[in-house]
Amino acid sequence: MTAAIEATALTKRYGRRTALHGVDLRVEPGRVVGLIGPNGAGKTTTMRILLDIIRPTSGTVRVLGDDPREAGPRLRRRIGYLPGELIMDSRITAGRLLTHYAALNGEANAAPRIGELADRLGLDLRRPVTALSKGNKQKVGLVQAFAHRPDVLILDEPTSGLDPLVQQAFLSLVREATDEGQTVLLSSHVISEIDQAADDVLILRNGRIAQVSTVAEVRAAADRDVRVTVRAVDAAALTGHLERLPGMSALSTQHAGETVVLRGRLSTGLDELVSALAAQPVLDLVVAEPDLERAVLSFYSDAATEQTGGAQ
Ligand SMILES: Nc1ncnc2c1ncn2[C@@H]1O[C@H](COP(=O)(O)OP(=O)(O)OP(=O)(O)O)[C@@H](O)[C@H]1O
Repeated sequence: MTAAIEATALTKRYGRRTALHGVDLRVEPGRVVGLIGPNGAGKTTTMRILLDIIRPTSGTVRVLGDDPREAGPRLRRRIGYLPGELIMDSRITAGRLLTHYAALNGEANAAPRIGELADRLGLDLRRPVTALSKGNKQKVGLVQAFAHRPDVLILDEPTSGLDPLVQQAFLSLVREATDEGQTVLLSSHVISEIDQAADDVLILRNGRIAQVSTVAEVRAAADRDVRVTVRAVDAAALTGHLERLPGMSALSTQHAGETVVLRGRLSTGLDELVSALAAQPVLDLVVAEPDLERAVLSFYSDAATEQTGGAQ
């Protein structure tokens, strides 16, 4: 099957700074892929190359099987793009601006769809765009990206500046888009958003792909917080067991009257914990949902260390 988005050995240099070092990526049709990574990792650069806003130093890209450098407006109409930095200083109304964009994308009768999207995101189409707040400008950008029902959506930090209710409305737009077979590549620093919206996650760090996996795989590999409550008389034996458990760290004990609460962090599966507990009288056990945020945080802190070390 032709990939919706494909990049091979993509390198981008801005003068002496290398923003992308031979990035390979592939997004299958109908998937929602979250592109995450620290500031300066190369997310916006990657997206701009896919739109042919900037050109790579070397390497190739294909969007819907076409080279964006050659396919021009024909391909551009099949892509919905939300730039990371929106510049909207026009005095015309949001409604007129959006109708204009839709016409450029080949949609002569886009008003009903624009009206529906604006309603769902809570955008007043009668106001001049220059007078809109940051969040409302972001809504204009989102309506513009979704209005022509493109085959591929490339969204650079789509929920930046949106309030939580509008963020939920955005997530439902993404779900509907994929129900209709559209492909979505979105960058975000809000990991919970990637967790809710994406099928796959692509982690960029210092211009290189650090990890490609499904969101479910990242979550399954994440540490879990564990809390076990036992009677005080049983605590010493159990503490010994848990301390020796492979993958257990940060174990602490807290005495509360007749009971003791043991807390720890588990980096492996639950089998061995369950076996260890089977031999003990346990009053309560809580195993927290694995946390995607914590699983990807190490990529951010390692990148900061590399940057401090002068990595280019
Ligand atoms: N026009 C430019 N001229 C010079 N360097 C640039 C330019 N655009 C980006 N860069 C550099 O390229 C690297 C990648 O930047 P990019 O904007 O792609 O990162 P990002 O992952 O989108 O970051 P953020 O999360 O901060 O938006 C950074 O080091 C940045 O400083």
